[in-house]
Amino acid sequence: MAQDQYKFVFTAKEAESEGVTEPFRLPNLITKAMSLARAPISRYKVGAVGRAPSGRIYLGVNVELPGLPLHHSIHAEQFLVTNLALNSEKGLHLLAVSISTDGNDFGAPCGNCRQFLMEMRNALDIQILLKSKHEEGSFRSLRFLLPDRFSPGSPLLLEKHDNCLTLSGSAGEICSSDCSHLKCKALAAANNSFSPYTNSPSGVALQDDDGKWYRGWYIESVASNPSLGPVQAALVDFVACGLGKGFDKIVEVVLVEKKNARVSQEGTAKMILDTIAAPNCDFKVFHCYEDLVKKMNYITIPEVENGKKGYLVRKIIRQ
Ligand SMILES: O=c1ccn([C@H]2C[C@H](O)[C@@H](CO)O2)c(=O)[nH]1
Ligand SMILES: [Zn+2]
Repeated sequence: MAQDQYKFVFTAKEAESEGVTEPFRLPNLITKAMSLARAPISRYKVGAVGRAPSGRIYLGVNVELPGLPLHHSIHAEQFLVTNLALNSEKGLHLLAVSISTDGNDFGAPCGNCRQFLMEMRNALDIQILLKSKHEEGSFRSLRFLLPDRFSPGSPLLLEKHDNCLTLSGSAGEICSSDCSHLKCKALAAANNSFSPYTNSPSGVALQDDDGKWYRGWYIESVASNPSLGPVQAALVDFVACGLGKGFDKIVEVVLVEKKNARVSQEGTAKMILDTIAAPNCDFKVFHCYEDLVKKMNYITIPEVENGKKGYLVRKIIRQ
């Protein structure tokens, strides 16, 4: 099928049929990944292939935004981690990142990406493939590749949580759970946002010219700059599920964030969309607030898994 060419998530079985039968075979998906990269500025396409604890294989690609400064780009590894988050994965075991244009060499992620990976539970145990042409290569842990690092706190990225946000004012009137409002999709995204350092969660929902929607949420890094904005996160969904569509097919966008947030995305989001989306793209911002009553329905339980401390957020069921 034509849409198989745009596949960013593979079940273990599907990956096997692509030749990814064991860790050293992750490179078998690299040319597929690299072909999906969008690098109109550097022309340097990067692919990343990763295996999650579920056994599924995820792809990541670099995405550069034409006309915008380089720091707005999405690195292939950031794309892959966001892809994990959008698919409710819990972590990452293995990673292979291309470092040559022929897809024969694999290396360590850049410093920013190594630090970004740190936000996940068990990040130090992620095994990263180092390999050049004609050799099998070897795996090195992130612990080895990032010896002196900033350590994140808790909760960690990919741990289930709910920011308990509700839309402010009349926008917050209750909708059915299967409503088609873009603002409700952006709110749901904001509720998944990972913003433990500034408590400024945000989410974005985009719609294309066929009425198909995509969403993503702001992901922070303890080291600040490796953080990924909510527009970029929604663009990951757009690239992963949009069957190769161009950003100029984005016709409607909603951002949800807190009013007077310590970190506001509005100005940056508008600037990015003014530059890359359809010329008449409709951009709306809805504010939200932390619903303390909703929050009281959750408790955070310290949890130990594989000897590592973490937190589990559970909903309290009241009779
Ligand atoms: O770890 C890295 C380093 C760079 N890039 C991308 C960013 C930019 O688009 C291009 C050139 O730096 O490569 C990645 O995807 N991952
Ligand atoms: Zn990087």
